[in-house]
Amino acid sequence: MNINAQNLGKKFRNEWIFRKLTLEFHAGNSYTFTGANGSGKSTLLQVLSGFMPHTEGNVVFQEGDKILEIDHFYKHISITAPYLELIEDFTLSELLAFHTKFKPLRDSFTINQFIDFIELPQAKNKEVKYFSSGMKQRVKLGLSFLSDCDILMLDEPTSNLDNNAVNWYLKNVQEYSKNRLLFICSNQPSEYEFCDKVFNIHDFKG
Ligand SMILES: Nc1ncnc2c1ncn2[C@@H]1O[C@H](COP(=O)(O)OP(=O)(O)OP(=O)(O)O)[C@@H](O)[C@H]1O
Repeated sequence: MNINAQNLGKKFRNEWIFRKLTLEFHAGNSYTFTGANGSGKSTLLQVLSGFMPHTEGNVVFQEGDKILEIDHFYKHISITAPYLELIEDFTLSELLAFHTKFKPLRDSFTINQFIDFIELPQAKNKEVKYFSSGMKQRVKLGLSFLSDCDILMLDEPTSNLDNNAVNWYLKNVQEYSKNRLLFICSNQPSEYEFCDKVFNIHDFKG
């Protein structure tokens, strides 16, 4: 899967968040967007994913010779972001059973194997609303790493993680982004120092 952004721009009211962004993103590569708080990293990720409409330009998802309709982009993407909530009333097992109905796990991972992978076996039957913020982040990252899709979008991936969990993230993000397209939004070099390309959103202010 490749993504081409052509003259892409997003405006909220009278403010251009980014403009004239023309870039190609290729499967098997990793891309990071950096920039100050409020500069537009999350907005760009949501526009690239098709979840948020752009104001001008174009985003094209290409699989071989096939161009995908924007309404189908979501099937290929898994997003981890602070603004995306987990279903709090489910236990971890229930959440995973629900999630995998829509996005199956890759490599024939079972729900129990997933729970071992995110290192939360003691929380299997605990409701998500009682999870700490770091536990929730592990669940979100695990869903991105292990969902069977081509594109990973990680917005502030190590927020709320302790040192052990950051190391867990660093090991798995490199392992599970192989042959996929990886996007990271971050201001912490340790989160993205392995990335192939790093862009600053301030370079796309028109
Ligand atoms: N729905 C919206 N309506 C109006 N303005 C918005 C909307 N969403 C975001 N913005 C504005 O767009 C700008 C970019 O926000 P965005 O969340 O993309 O920044 P960011 O670089 O991800 O920030 P941070 O590093 O703090 O997460 C901000 O000025 C924000 O207030």
